[in-house]
Amino acid sequence: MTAGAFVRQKSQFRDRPEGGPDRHHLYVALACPWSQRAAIVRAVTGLEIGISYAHPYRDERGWAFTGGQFVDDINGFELLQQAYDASDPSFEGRVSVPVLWDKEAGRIVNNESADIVVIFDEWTGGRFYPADKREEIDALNAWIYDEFQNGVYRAGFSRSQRAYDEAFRGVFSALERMEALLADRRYLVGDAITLADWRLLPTLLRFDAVYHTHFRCNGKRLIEYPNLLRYTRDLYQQPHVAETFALDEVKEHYYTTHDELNPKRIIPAGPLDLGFTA
Ligand SMILES: N[C@@H](CCC(=O)N[C@@H](CS)C(=O)NCC(=O)O)C(=O)O
Repeated sequence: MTAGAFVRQKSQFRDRPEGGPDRHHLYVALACPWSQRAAIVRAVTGLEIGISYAHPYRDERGWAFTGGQFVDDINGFELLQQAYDASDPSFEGRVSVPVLWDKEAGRIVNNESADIVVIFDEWTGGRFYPADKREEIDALNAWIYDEFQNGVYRAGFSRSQRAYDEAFRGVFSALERMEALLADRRYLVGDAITLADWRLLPTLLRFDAVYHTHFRCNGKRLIEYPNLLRYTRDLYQQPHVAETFALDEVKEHYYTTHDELNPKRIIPAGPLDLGFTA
């Protein structure tokens, strides 16, 4: 691995749920792209599962429920750390969102968005992850995550020029590849939306407002890719998707939480128009 490269910790809870959605609860922070994946699939499938939202600002104590719209009605936790402690008192990793919580067992079932979206899809009939398309969806997920979705983080958190340069190249080669793919198909796998699209969308929605600037992914903006912009707009305008995109929270989170990248915590005012509603 390149010196100075950012490495995301592995998700530590990867269980299958026991029982159905009514036994479970979802913890997210809408600022977080991996959380938004779960929030989108919950919204578009109409899944009936409770949800609690953490505040977008995260300090060294981790994600917090600070009051108002950011409360945990289920357990009354003030910090998401409490959910991790209740599940595994020896847990020493970073407290991440999203979290699928088992209310009956009083523990975290799963904290990996890639698993949670599949679970949600299964609970609602399996429309977005059909058996005959799984291989294609999984193959897309793999390079889109590595080069693009995690790539923007590797660019942003790299600690050497070389690590940054490598990540930057990956991000923009993935964007070119997606742009080409979308020249003759409406969605990644064809005419129907799949989990590959819902998993990707949160990164596209954040690209011009955050990753381009904050993470130095400034080769091009999303609005300069006609097919990707058309695609992002199409997905964004599907029923209930826009409700899961809290742009102010997204900007507040990134620009105020990462002091090493933005020590004065000034939140950029633009872009004035992201182009999602045209
Ligand atoms: N593999 C996880 C990654 C989740 C993740 O990294 N979430 C970030 C927020 S965007 C987080 O909670 N980070 C906590 C921290 O770094 O302290 C998933 O996709 O669910």
